[in-house]
Amino acid sequence: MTLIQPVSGHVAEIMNVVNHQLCSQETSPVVARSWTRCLQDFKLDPAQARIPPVLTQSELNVRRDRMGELIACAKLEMTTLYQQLADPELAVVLTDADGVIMHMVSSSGFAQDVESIGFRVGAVWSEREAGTNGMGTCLAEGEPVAVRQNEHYFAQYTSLTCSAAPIFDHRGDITGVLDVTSRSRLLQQHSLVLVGMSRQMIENRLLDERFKDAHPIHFHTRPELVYTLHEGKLAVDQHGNVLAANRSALFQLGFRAPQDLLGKRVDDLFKTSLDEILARSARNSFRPVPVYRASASNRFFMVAQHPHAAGTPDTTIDLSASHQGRLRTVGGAPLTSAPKADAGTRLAFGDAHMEQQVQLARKIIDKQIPIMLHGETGTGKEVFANAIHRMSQRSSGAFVAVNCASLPETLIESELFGYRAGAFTGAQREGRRGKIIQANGGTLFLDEIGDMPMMLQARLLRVLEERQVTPLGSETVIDVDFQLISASHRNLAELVQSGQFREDLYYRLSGIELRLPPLRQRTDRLALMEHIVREEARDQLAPTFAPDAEQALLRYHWPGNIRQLRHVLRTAIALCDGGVIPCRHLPAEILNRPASAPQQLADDGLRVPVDHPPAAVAEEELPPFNAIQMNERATILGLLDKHRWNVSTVSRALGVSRNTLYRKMHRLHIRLAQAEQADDGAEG
Ligand SMILES: Nc1ncnc2c1ncn2[C@@H]1O[C@H](COP(=O)(O)OP(=O)(O)OP(=O)(O)O)[C@@H](O)[C@H]1O
Repeated sequence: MTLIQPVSGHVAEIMNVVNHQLCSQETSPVVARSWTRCLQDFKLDPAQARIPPVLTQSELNVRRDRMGELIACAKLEMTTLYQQLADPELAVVLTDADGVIMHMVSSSGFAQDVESIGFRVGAVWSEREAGTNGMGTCLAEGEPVAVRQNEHYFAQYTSLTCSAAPIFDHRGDITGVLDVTSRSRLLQQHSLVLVGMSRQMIENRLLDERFKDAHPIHFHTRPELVYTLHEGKLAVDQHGNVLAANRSALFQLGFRAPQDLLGKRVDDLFKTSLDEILARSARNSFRPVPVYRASASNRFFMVAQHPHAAGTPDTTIDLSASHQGRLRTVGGAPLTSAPKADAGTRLAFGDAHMEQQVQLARKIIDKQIPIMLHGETGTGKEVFANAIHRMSQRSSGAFVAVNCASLPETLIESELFGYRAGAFTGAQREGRRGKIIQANGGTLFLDEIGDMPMMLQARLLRVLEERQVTPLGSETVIDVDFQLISASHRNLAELVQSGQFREDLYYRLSGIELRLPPLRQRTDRLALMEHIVREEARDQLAPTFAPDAEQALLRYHWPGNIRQLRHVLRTAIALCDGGVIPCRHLPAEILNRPASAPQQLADDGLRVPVDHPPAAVAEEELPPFNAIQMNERATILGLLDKHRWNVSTVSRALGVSRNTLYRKMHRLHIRLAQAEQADDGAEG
């Protein structure tokens, strides 16, 4: 029997483990296998300091071109991950399948620090070149790994801790590695979980990108998990053959490898066909519908959509009423429109001006052009912005809306730009990331931009020009990439004239200006009303209008626009017992109006004159008021409008004190500030 003398020190420990299988309790099997490969297969001398080779710029460019799709899909996730980890002493890294670092997100301090040990873009971090390390060992093992300090093979890396996960393509081949390398030993468990989630996002994005011409199918056994990171995802051709699947899909359907699932037909897998799921999904406004597994009784919740690729005639979203949501026949197969936008989002119903705005929006989507929406309150600016987002290529990113008017000046800054990373923990930290960073990869909607304080206008301009944001109190610069849509019901050109709005920002924001007409000027009012009645009636049979009620609704001038219309209709539907909405369920003001307000369009057909005091209602969606409250609200709004927002006159008309009226308005979410302005003006 040979007596093995254990020796101490990092090199000795490796020798003990590899040559004598003397593993200490702390040495994981993954690390032991890696050390064995390094010593025995790659003949690396652990005592010999070694810096990984770095590719030349042209070699790197060739690889970057090859990996363009993966890098594009990964970049946003990497920035988000970096934000979540909130530690300046770490780097988020993407390598290719050979362990070459392709992209890295870190503070400049940390990047400089680790460059001296060969940790930089272009360096080869395979096990063969760099010994045991997160990226290389992850590639060798084909699984997520954590490599803590002393587990590194070479002593010069033992100050680092890595958490790495392989990124698989739809064939199940490793296409790269996502890694977090830090100085903190403690971070690794937390970061390994986050790395795993981020790589799943990247894999899903990659699948979407590669199969954008295919029908995406989203499913899960739990309906609330459809459209989340955990959903199963299939890409299916027009005949219903599976072209690709994510890992969750494989797992949920009980397949081990992609090859076992690819080529199978939807109707082999489920008790339904692709066409049937498409039609049911569209009917259900693209909310998940139940579907059963063909061979078993497992139930899934599923949504199937038409391909996301823009520009193909049978896949583009038509947000005008003439096509939306109806069945069309293209090449003999029945197809539904509106694959990405919620079928409930219909912006135009035949009004020429509104149709024109929708067409313009469609033309410039995904062209990196900032969009400025004009329109009175309640004309649907946010709904419009959201629809643009959902039909854009950024639809898988977030739609982040910020109302600059409803935030105190001091809060806008932190709300938009966020606080220094690391200053907060857990959910709080998430909440302070700043809306701009949250919108990364998606759309930022800045409502009431005219109310943005001057000081912040300068900061916003810088973000838009540099496409970078620096959270408050931080020196870390974060790349951001989002579609900007802003909106205002104030005349920005006038604000520029009076020096309240920066001219350069104004031009920066208004790549294209779209004007949403007030409801009273829309020629498609009836179709819009019927649409809202259908939406409000939900699953019940939608009532129709009695002829005199319809006339009254069409005559009214709607100072609160579509928002006011929706509330009036919601109340009327709640009050009506049968299938018809009679006049008596409409607010008095609507019935009393003798004729519609004057209408005027400027020569270009785009300008929308405001012929009434602005903003009749609060900006946020109203709480669920009961029918009596809604009626009370509509009555007060009507009177306010009739008396040009003179609160004193309205309080006299109602026989209550001004204070009582103010309290009621507050309770019913009728915005005080605007009422007061108008009131003060009227009373001198
Ligand atoms: N196309 C539409 N179809 C159905 N309802 C709509 C549509 N557009 C707007 N609405 C209704 O009107 C409400 C107000 O819309 P939105 O908030 O987009 O208006 P806005 O112009 O942004 O208002 P504000 O200027 O006050 O912020 C929505 O919550 C929705 O109920």
